[in-house]
Amino acid sequence: MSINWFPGHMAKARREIEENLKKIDVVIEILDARIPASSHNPMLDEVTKDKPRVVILNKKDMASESETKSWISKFQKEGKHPVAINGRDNQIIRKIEPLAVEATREMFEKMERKGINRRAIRAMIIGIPNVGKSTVINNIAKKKVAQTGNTPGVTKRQQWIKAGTRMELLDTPGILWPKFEDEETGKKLSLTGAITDRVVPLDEVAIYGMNFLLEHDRETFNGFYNVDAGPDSDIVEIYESIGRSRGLKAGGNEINYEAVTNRIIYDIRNAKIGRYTFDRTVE
Ligand SMILES: Nc1nc2c(ncn2[C@@H]2O[C@H](COP(=O)(O)OP(=O)(O)OP(=O)(O)O)[C@@H](O)[C@H]2O)c(=O)[nH]1
Repeated sequence: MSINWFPGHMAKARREIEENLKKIDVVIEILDARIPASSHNPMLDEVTKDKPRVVILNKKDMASESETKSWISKFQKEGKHPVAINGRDNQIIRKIEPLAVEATREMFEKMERKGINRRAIRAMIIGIPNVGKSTVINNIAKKKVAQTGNTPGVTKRQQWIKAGTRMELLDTPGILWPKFEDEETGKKLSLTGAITDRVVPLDEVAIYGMNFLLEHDRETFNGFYNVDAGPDSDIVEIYESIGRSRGLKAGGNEINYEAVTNRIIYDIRNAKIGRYTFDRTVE
């Protein structure tokens, strides 16, 4: 389900997150491991201020392993308690809980010094659409609780889910809007499926993805589509080669360019060609 993020929606989503922040000790921000920068909305830093943070790089199975390592060490240096996971894996709570304990240690120690009894760590999952918030919540709860495609503004009675041995998790995630800081960010958000509507023209998204692959992993790209694209190849020529090799014809011998665009986006979005990270730690 797509959400059109108008200023009113954004303000409401922000208010809902601010309201929930009062109930929790730690924010668990979910990012897409393929775009750790582009899937972060800086508004979160503004509203959470010094609240401890665990950062989940989800969909690690679709991202470059070496890039994920670089992102983890960058976030560690920033004191953000990161972990890379596949939200569908078993026992992800065993990876997340120790980080929440670590992130809130100082706060609980302070409370204990004041004579306040230790209680469960309260956490909430926050992220932009499609990063895997519901998958992670359902996986931790071992049942379906969070509706996929939750719409901000739809009030729902919230419940705490027991998460591991020391944590409680709100069953509804905080939904942030995808932030289009620039055109390239928009293309990356579209390429990974964070936005599926045609906010950014799809042919631009496909060409962006294709150029990224040709620059970083040309041989794999050529092998996958059975084409021979070189540094000087013309985009139309590559499109036509892919159209021919995949049989994407419009009728007669004409190439169906739209079908080629859709195919490239589908293949990249679903990591059919390979595992890629589109945001680099050092640009
Ligand atoms: N390959 C892979 N797919 C995942 C992973 N986590 C979630 N997904 C898939 O990504 C898609 C989006 O996951 P959701 O859990 O619906 O994401 P969400 O953040 O709740 O999305 P919204 O409801 O739109 O806000 C689903 O098709 C999931 O099955 C992962 O770690 N790896």
